[in-house]
Amino acid sequence: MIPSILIVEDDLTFSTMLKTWLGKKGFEVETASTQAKARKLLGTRSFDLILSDLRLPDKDGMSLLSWLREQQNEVPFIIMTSYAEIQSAVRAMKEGATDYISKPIQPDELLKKIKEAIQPGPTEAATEKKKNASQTTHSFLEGESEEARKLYNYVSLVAPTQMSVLINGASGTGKEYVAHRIHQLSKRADKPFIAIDCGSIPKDLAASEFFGHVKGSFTGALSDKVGAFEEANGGTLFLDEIGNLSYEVQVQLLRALQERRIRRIGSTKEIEVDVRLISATNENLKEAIAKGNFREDLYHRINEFTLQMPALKDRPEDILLFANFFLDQANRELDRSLIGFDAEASEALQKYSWPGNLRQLKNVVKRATLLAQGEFITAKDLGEEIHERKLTEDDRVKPEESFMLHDEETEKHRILKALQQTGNNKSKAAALLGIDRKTLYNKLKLYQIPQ
Ligand SMILES: Nc1ncnc2c1ncn2[C@@H]1O[C@H](COP(=O)(O)OP(=O)(O)OP(=O)(O)O)[C@@H](O)[C@H]1O
Repeated sequence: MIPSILIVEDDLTFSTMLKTWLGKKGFEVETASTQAKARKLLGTRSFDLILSDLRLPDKDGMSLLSWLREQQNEVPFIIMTSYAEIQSAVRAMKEGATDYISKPIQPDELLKKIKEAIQPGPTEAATEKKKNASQTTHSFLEGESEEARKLYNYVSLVAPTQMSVLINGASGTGKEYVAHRIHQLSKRADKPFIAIDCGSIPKDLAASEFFGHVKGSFTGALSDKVGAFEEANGGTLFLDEIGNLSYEVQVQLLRALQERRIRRIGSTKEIEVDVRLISATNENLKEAIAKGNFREDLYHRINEFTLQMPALKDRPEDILLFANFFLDQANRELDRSLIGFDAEASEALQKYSWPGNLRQLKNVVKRATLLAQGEFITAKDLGEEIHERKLTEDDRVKPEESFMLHDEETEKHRILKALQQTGNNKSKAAALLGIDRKTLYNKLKLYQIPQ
């Protein structure tokens, strides 16, 4: 029997898209744009599942749910919601919704949830599998700030191309996530995505990690090894912390990228590879080039397009969205059902400067989820560290790394501003910018600022 689904959604473009997609997946689908229409339809026939938006033009999805449950109708009910409304979704679960899914909808996740809702009572093995799957899937949130909008606009433009992308940003801003996103949105999505952390591989083993080796080619090469280039063939190779590669490996990497061929260490056989490269760094590679630590030719090869990751404090509108998103994840992982953050906790989250960015926020939320005694996370649950004062415009002296992470225009502007503020005193300007004098002089040269 073909399972039937009723979509209750007032965004007609979206519901038509969902209807078509679910139709292709083998479901029989009806749509209703208001709660009243849904009720009318439900009066004439039954469905195997209802997929309802939380917000509807007449009454919300919650009241449709209560109406059904009042009539002893236990049809599986999945609520669709945005992250801003996640607390209502959790409440809906308490009132008998089977599950909820956040917008933007990830098709695979939706399909999984529909299947689970329609076939209740999974075996233990299936539950275990589901747990593992949810741990490995990359659930993703873009954010709604202007910074996020700009970033993902660039991501969607560059993803379908073959361009190599350099992602610049401080630790924990989500560089690897964005790299993965680019891969997912590219034509290579069904091919491998191989990530290598160049910061953590020992210098001597880097070449073997990239290109592989044959048994016996050096002490310790106990068996043949396939390198990352071969593994990523047809797909995407992500090199994190690329600034950490030794000069020697940089040369080898450049050659492999130019020739699109590699040789395993100890082998004479050349292997053709088709790999798209995405790299990430939290260093200023231009400075590394100036110091002779990074090859300029490699820089241009890996940097056909640059993406600048915003620091979390520069996208304050996204803090609570991510906090709720991470709470949702932590609830699932820790098997808890906290509803959200109380007013004081929400304020503390927004005031904090988040030097460790999204990774730190995720950790703080997870810890708080574990510790919380009530239904809401309180400011106390968030821990001591986040109760510091938020940086203000007056905190002009920033640590070096935050200075380095801005794009060239911003960097140049800040240098000029610092010089102006200090009456062109280089030492004071350098201190104000959080860099040493020598670096400042290099930058003056780089940006051709008259001294
Ligand atoms: N857009 C996102 N949606 C959901 N979670 C995210 C997103 N971006 C980052 N995260 C979370 O934040 C954590 C840190 O992200 P990621 O590892 O991509 O940062 P990074 O900038 O590569 O850090 P590092 O420079 O330290 O390697 C991830 O484990 C992930 O859980």
